[in-house]
Amino acid sequence: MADSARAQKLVYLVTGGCGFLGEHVVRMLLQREPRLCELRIFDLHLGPWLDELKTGPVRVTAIQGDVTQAHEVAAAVAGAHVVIHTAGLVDVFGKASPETIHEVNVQGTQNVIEACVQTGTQFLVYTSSMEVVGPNVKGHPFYRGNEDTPYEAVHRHPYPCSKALAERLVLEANGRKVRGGLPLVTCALRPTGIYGEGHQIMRDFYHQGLRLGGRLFRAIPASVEHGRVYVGNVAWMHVLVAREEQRAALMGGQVYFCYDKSPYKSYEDFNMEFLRPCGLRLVGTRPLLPYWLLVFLAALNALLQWLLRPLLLYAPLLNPYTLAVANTTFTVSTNKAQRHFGYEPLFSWEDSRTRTIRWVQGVESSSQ
Ligand SMILES: NC(=O)c1ccc[n+]([C@@H]2O[C@H](COP(=O)([O-])OP(=O)(O)OC[C@H]3O[C@@H](n4cnc5c(N)ncnc54)[C@H](O)[C@@H]3O)[C@@H](O)[C@H]2O)c1
Ligand SMILES: CC(C)CCC[C@@H](C)[C@H]1CC[C@H]2[C@@H]3[C@H](O)C=C4C[C@@H](O)CC[C@]4(C)[C@H]3CC[C@]12C
Repeated sequence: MADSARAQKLVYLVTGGCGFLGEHVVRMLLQREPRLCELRIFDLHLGPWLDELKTGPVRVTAIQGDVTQAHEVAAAVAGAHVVIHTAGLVDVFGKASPETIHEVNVQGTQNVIEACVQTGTQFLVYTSSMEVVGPNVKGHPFYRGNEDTPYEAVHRHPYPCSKALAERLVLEANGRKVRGGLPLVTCALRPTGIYGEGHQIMRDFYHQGLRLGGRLFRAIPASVEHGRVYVGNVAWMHVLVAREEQRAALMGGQVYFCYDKSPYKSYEDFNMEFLRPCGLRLVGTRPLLPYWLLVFLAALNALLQWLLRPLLLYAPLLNPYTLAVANTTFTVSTNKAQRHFGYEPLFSWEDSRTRTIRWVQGVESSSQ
């Protein structure tokens, strides 16, 4: 890199910067992007922790805004060199309507792209998802596959449909001329199931285990592998790809799975890596309920959700979609990010595990 480029002062915008992943991206940028001079954090809901960031050498600008509002997005993007677009509605439980999910995830992403084009921002990193690929509606396993592994990506659920559409928009926008005439460079990162400090579903499982007297009951066979990746490594991958796409054209229009050294395990066995040291145990070496009964309960939950909708929001963890995802092998094994932009996980598995356990233990003490 030329010295002039290294000295260049950059403005980054992180949409969804107050979410689970977004907060880690924000903190990672502040720690690991030496060329950063201003960090804009755009989110529907701003967190109180932002105040502590405002005392450092980098100018931190918190922007309360909605990605579905094109003018709010354009105002936030104007003058930024790089946009990391993590904002999204992550809902597989039926809390939001399919229309709202589409509006936030697809229209919101279109607004970000148009804002880059109109205001002259040249670099865009999009947080996609493994769900853009699968598991598909047929429940086909994806066993330690990579970005080029053939797989029939067919979805019906609004969340994966929206992520797939948004990812396509981002990739198709690569090469569009932005204001000033330079080409837009875009890429998409596809995390598998993210875990780590701030993971709401882990917190929910932990509390459920406490309510059940320190036990969780196995529902899914241990042989079903589910891909997981530590949030700090996902954040690091975002920071690195954003930095490196400014140097090389190779990443433009590319997709990358997010990966690290987290072990291949079933969803429940993986969670127990953190919950066991916090005093919970997983009962059963095999699922305690037959699969047909789980299918029935999931369908019953879906029916109850629909019936109760006029009165209250009933959104349990188990529904036909979450059951299918949890019960279908989907794991990745790839080194594409290493080959294209030199990514190596920043956190070892042991470190990721220790950090997550400490966080769960903190959840425990803060809720006592
Ligand atoms: N959590 C996972 O396991 C996982 C896995 C793969 C991909 N992803 C993707 O990563 C991204 C972040 O997910 P997360 O788990 O941190 O979710 P999250 O819900 O914790 O964070 C999303 C953030 O986006 C913000 N947001 C939502 N709607 C918005 C809007 N209309 N305008 C502005 N901001 C809005 C939310 O306030 C929130 O802070 C999402 O795009 C998601 O699809 C998550
Ligand atoms: C059958 C029950 C006992 C267990 C239910 C677990 C279920 C809630 C979990 C299992 C797998 C989880 C998803 C997976 O880790 C990956 C993603 C991708 C990401 O883009 C959004 C979150 C999501 C869908 C996880 C949601 C929770 C799931 C379905």
